[in-house]
Amino acid sequence: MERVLVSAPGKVILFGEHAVVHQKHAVAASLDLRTYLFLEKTSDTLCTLHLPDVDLEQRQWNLTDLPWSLASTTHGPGHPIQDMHPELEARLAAFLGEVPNWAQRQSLMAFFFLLLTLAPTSYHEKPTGFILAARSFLPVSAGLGSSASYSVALAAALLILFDYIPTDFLTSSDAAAHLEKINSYAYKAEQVIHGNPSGVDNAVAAYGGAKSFLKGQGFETLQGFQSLRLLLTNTKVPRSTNALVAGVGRRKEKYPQVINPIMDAIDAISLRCKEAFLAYHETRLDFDALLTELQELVDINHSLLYALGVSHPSLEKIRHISSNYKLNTKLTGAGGGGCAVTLIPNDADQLLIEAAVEALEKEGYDCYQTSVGGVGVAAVSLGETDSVEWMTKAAVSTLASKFSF
Ligand SMILES: Nc1ncnc2c1ncn2[C@@H]1O[C@H](COP(=O)(O)OP(=O)(O)OP(=O)(O)O)[C@@H](O)[C@H]1O
Ligand SMILES: C[C@@](O)(CCO)CC(=O)[O-]
Repeated sequence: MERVLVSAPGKVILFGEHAVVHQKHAVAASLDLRTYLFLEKTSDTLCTLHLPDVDLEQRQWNLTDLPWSLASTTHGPGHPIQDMHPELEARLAAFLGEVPNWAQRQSLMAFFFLLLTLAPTSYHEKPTGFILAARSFLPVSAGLGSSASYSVALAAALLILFDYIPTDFLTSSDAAAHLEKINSYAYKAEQVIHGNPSGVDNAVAAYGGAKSFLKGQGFETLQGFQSLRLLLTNTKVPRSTNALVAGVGRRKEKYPQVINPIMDAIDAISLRCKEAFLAYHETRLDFDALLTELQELVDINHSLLYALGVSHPSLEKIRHISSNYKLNTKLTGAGGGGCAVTLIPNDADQLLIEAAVEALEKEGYDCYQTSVGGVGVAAVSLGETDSVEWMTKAAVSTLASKFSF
């Protein structure tokens, strides 16, 4: 591997966000908005990073200055993955030097943590350089799993760099094992960015498709989800997944008798959704009846999330506007701002949808009509002549055509 391009999707959670952190089911699917990551080996000892989505246009570090003495002593897949610990965090912060914002700090911490965790001992003694650039078509920190798609792409790129998996891991006979490795390292990077993730976001970014997910037990594929039409609306209100998850945890600790039944109700919503898709798949339920159930569950789930304290006036406004067009909407992801998801009936009048979008955009929100359930992480080798320009999304789109999806 000399030059590789990796891509991983974002996700939309239809049901179960927050409750999924507390061992309840969630239902989620991959989005057609993706993160692209480019990695090229160099012959020096420098690591050059371009992370324009977090305002890092270009920065270099000398890899020989990394705190290798604190790197994992057991390397690579098959060994326990080290956890970030306070001494490692402090030494990494000193290595990074001044970092202008929290988002950038978390992106860099996650990256160098994975590098220290995965690099073999021979690399500690003689690190060779590389250029790494990431660019996403997902809005960052908006509930669509940008951190998971970045973490999954990072984990895959580093596993390829150190020859733990081949670039064409998806078509190899060990594809399932390779995906499991990517997913488990991505989860560790998510922990660095996010504190206490459930793992649903990285599972969807790694495996793609539509899933029901239970922390610790993994996921099941849901058939039929692809046929859903969704509208995503970004409030553009900034928020932190980490802080919102911690806030729900505090509420649960303070009022367990109140919050636990809410978590159970959200669990029942996800299970009911799973059952409805199964019934649809087995032709026991027609599409209209499936959609009616999902619309009702969307409303109930949002109200329960409101009770958990993770809505925001902008999300309530989106719900109000969409209800004027007889559309059902809930927050998606961590809430507190970020994105809302609206179900669009297949037979909806297109003029009505356009009017709803216009009304939402008039309030300053961004709308995306999107498709769900596409492929998860993938990688391709690039030739010497493929030019890589990371500052414009148009240039990244051209490069993205290297993938067959
Ligand atoms: N393209 C990217 N390049 C570099 N870092 C990124 C990129 N996308 C996301 N990140 C990192 O992930 C963080 C966003 O994670 P956060 O969990 O808050 O949002 P999200 O994943 O978009 O939302 P949610 O978890 O609710 O789905 C950013 O602050 C940054 O550290
Ligand atoms: C809020 C949350 O449930 C979803 C964030 O996309 C957190 C998680 O599952 O890690």
